[in-house]
Amino acid sequence: MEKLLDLQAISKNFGQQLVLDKINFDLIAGQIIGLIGPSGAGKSTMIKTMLGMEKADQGEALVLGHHMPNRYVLGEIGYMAQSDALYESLTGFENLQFFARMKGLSRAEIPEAIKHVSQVVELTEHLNKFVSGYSGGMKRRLSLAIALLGNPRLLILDEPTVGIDPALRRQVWKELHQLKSEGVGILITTHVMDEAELTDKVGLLLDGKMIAFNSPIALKSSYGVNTVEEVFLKAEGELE
Ligand SMILES: Nc1ncnc2c1ncn2[C@@H]1O[C@H](COP(=O)(O)OP(=O)(O)OP(=O)(O)O)[C@@H](O)[C@H]1O
Repeated sequence: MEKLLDLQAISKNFGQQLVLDKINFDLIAGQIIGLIGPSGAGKSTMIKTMLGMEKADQGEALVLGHHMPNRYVLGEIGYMAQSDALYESLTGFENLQFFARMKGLSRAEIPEAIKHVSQVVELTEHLNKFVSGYSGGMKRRLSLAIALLGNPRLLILDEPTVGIDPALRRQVWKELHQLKSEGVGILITTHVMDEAELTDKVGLLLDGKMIAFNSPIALKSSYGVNTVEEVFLKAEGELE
């Protein structure tokens, strides 16, 4: 099975602080992996390092078999950062159009692609409003819609469901599972433990160490608990 993401013994320091400590991680096509861990554990740094936005001090990270940054790979993945990078003075539609062109979608493909991703995040009615007038949750939804544009093989989503209400969150997960069934690989960070239950595998990051990396069922059984939330709490408690 092709590894869409392959991290081998990645370490990263910020000054004296060791933020990632020999992280091993991989993700294959059709797999959804959740990355969980307390605030400051290193989740965003891990993502930025694999994407080449931060430089690893040690180890190797491959995305679709390439070192990042790589232009070809950027066209094949959908990345949603933790903070929204949107054009506030443009409408939602214009943002989607801009990023669709950036991703190389043809003029003919763009309207249908925008229609689809807008429906997934329920923004269709708000597409003609300026993003400056969007709520925080609407901006998250627009960022997610942008990440979904262009049929990416790999989605990397950093807290995509923050500020999204439960009904829409459910719809987003339905879409993620649909994409999974089409062979898309998905890495998602979340603070919502119910979401972690919906993944194939969970990576538990604590103080820059991947202290567990397994299916929700296997994790719950090895920690002797009933929910991923309890795994998280127990793991945190044990190491304190
Ligand atoms: N550019 C930077 N310079 C210095 N320190 C940084 C930088 N980016 C992150 N850090 C530090 O690295 C650690 C990990 O941060 P990171 O953002 O990866 O955590 P996280 O797990 O994503 O947290 P959260 O769940 O709150 O988003 C934190 O202690 C943070 O202060």
